[in-house]
Amino acid sequence: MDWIQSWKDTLFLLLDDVPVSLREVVASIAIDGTSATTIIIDSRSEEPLSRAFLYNESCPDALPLVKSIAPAKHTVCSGSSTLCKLVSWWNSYPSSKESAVLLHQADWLLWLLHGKLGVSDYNNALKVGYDPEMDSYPPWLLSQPYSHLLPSVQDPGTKIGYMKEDIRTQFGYPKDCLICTGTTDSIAAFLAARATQPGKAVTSLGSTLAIKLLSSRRVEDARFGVYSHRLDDKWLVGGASNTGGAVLRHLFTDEQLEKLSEQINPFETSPLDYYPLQAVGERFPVADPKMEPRLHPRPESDVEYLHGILESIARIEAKGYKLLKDLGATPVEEVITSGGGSKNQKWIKIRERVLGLPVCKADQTEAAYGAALLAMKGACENATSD
Ligand SMILES: Nc1ncnc2c1ncn2[C@@H]1O[C@H](COP(=O)(O)OP(=O)(O)O)[C@@H](O)[C@H]1O
Ligand SMILES: O=C(CO)[C@H](O)[C@H](O)COP(=O)(O)O
Repeated sequence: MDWIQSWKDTLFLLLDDVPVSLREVVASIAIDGTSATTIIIDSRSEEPLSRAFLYNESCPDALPLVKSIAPAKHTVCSGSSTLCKLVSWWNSYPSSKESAVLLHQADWLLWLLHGKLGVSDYNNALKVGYDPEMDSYPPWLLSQPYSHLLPSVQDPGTKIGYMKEDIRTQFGYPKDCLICTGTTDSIAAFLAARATQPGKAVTSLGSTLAIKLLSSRRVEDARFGVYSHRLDDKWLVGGASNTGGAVLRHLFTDEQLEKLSEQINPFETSPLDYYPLQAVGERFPVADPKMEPRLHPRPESDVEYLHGILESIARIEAKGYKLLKDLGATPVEEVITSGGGSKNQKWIKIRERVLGLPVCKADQTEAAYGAALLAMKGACENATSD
């Protein structure tokens, strides 16, 4: 699969999908992308120097070296971190690396629109080692031979520039359409849910399960895949598990999920104990690249099977929130849910029972809504600075 080409094609399909009458009033654009999805391109040819490294891919070959330069338990000390991907590429790429630039998925897509190479935001840059508290790359990273690949970093929702002329004239976007820095997908989902108080958490039930808790305290422990993103003057503590909707989609269609869920009694505990993964490897609440999926025994009844899977995913979520508490984050008061799994009311009831917390569906469940809020921030700041 040529991921890079497919993301580019999708971006241009989306630009073309906006009704013509609305395009001329688009003030700004920001994009969220999967965190730690990494692309390395050549700044001269503007072509990728390798295939894309996907968010959940592990580069264990780079881990010993990364662990030897980074502080203990730092978020880069996980095989799937952006820094491990960079080091793995650096050590295996045979040709000149002088003009190489590292971009995250969202940075790369935004670059196609604004054309200024090497710009990121402090959320996407966290897993390559950017320190959002100091607002800089740390000295232990800057002293590495590959540090020239690191992108410059802005706050999420900051104006980078205007849409490139050829693109805006091709699609009919206005001359002053701003392109702003974005964020990661699960932070965008958090922003979309509009949770603003410490103690509020958002679980994104998309292809994967990502949890984010607004906390006054920063917590980080790579042994369990726990890290803190900066959100203005607070912290978004959490992690992302490889369990989630991708496993469900492999077994059931969305229609089947809806029909089967209707028959589940969410107040009854399922005796089935699974660890639903699509492939070998887990990131959080246990960082174990060798963890095997567990989806057996499969009962005859699909309703019972789905009940067991949904409840097992809820147990992983509960373990995740308990871990954040044990590591010292602000205690969770309420869990808001976004992503494709958030529409499942039976699952919400199961999760309330397993988590022992109030759980509700976000009013806006699409991460893209959070990216649009960042674009609006960039446009407002630009208007006041003019
Ligand atoms: N009724 C449902 N109950 C549980 N999960 C569902 C339901 N309908 C869809 N899903 C899951 O939602 C996921 C898609 O959610 P989405 O947020 O679009 O994912 P992504 O992370 O890929 O953007 C699918 O993997 C699908 O299995
Ligand atoms: O698995 C994911 C990709 O869909 C998660 O959304 C992602 O890894 C979460 O990362 P972050 O906390 O940095 O946003």
